Amino acid sequence: MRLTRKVFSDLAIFMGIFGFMIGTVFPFFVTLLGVPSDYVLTLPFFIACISAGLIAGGVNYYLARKVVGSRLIILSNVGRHMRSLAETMRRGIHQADEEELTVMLSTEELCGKMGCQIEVDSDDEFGESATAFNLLAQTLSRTIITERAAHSFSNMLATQLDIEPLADKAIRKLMLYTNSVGGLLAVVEHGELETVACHVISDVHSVLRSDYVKEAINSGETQIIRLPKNAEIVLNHVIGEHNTKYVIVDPIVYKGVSLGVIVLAAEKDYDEEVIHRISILRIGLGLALNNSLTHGRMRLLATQDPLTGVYNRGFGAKRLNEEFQRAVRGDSPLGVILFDIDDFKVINDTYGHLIGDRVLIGVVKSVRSVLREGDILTRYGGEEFLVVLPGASSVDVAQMGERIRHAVKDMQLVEGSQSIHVTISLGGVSHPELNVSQEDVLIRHADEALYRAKGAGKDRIEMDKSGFKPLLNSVN
Ligand SMILES: Nc1nc2c(ncn2[C@@H]2O[C@H](COP(=O)(O)OP(=O)(O)OP(=O)(O)O)[C@@H](O)[C@H]2O)c(=O)[nH]1
Repeated sequence: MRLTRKVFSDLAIFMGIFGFMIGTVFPFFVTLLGVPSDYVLTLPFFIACISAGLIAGGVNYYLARKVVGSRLIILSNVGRHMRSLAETMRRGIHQADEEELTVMLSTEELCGKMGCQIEVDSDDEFGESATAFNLLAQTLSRTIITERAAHSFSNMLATQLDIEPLADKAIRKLMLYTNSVGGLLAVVEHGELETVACHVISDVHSVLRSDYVKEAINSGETQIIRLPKNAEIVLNHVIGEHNTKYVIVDPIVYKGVSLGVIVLAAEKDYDEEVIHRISILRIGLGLALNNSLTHGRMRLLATQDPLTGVYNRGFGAKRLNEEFQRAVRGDSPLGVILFDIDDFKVINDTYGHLIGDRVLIGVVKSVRSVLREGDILTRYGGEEFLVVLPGASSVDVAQMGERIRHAVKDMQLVEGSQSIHVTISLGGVSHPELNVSQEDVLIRHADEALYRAKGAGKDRIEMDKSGFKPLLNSVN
């Protein structure tokens, strides 16, 4: 029943009416108790009773206002605060830097910091209201934190294209936003899970081989593992030194396909909000990971020879140019070898093109086994390869050429009952013994030397005549 828009105004009116009615009825009530009506049904007695009723109503009103009003003030302040609370939080959280955001991820701290919790000091409806308000404020703050985390996460994803830095930053942020002590991110490559970023987790292989990971990948659904106490021993070697109790395995899905998996491990239970937060963050991660993987594949396509996996001619030429510039700048030698498989047409004609392809792959494998880190192998043409040897003088080039020649010659390639023998001819040159201003000239000289090696009977290395004079070639 409401008369006005204010509860205490209503109460004052009702108390007034109530006092007046009590005062009016009281003289008649007194006659029922045997008091002669001449005494009580008089105007002064009526006035006295009504006055007493109004005073009682007034006192009631005063007490109600004191007892209930003081509590209602809390709620009215809350009500006033409520309107600005969301805005205050939003501003506070958005202005927070990454470190402050980490602190805020503990809900209590956030609400403490923002002053958004009110004291619960009774078990009545007011206490319930205050509890409900605190819950509401907490939920609101957590939602805003998740939004802030998603914003920061998306910004990070937008700045990374290469898979490894992307995965590393993503897993660090995810650990931060979920209070995890360890985490890893693995992607599916050729049907196998490959780890691209890992923190704290020690035995990655055991983790990736676990049924939880398989289930997450196959079903596309989050797996939450609450480790029983006795499982600690089993997982101690798996999840580093921390006393891990909870593990989340989350598939990274893009267009219904599992691209990989996130594993996060924590000492405290992951609550629903954190699980929800991960599910939001991984949506953007799926898209970013897909872009990154596609970018990586495109780059491989643009730089790699699909058959042998070494650089293709275009990219090899670019790398040679870079190494040449570096050598000129650093005044250091640069060796170049061009080699070609001997009588490869005969191999193709005898065994077929598929075996010819296997020979090419085998030659690359053998050559790679003798190259040093930093040497660059490129498929220059059909069965012709370019080797760039940074820091190699003519003597080094000749020695490396011999090592390459022997590695190919010693290669064991068995086809059915026959073993295929492969030899190569090489032409080598080194800058600045051959002082050139452009790297193309090095290739031309190496090609001429290779031509001479072919003409001289194959299976040998010829060095550029204008550079290194004494030849090391020997035909064994
Ligand atoms: N199987 C296979 N064969 C290739 C590939 N690329 C080029 N070839 C073949 O390599 C052969 C090269 O033959 P030639 O240029 O006559 O050279 P060669 O037989 O090695 O003779 P020399 O260089 O004088 O020792 C050709 O038969 C090409 O078809 C490839 O990717 N796979």
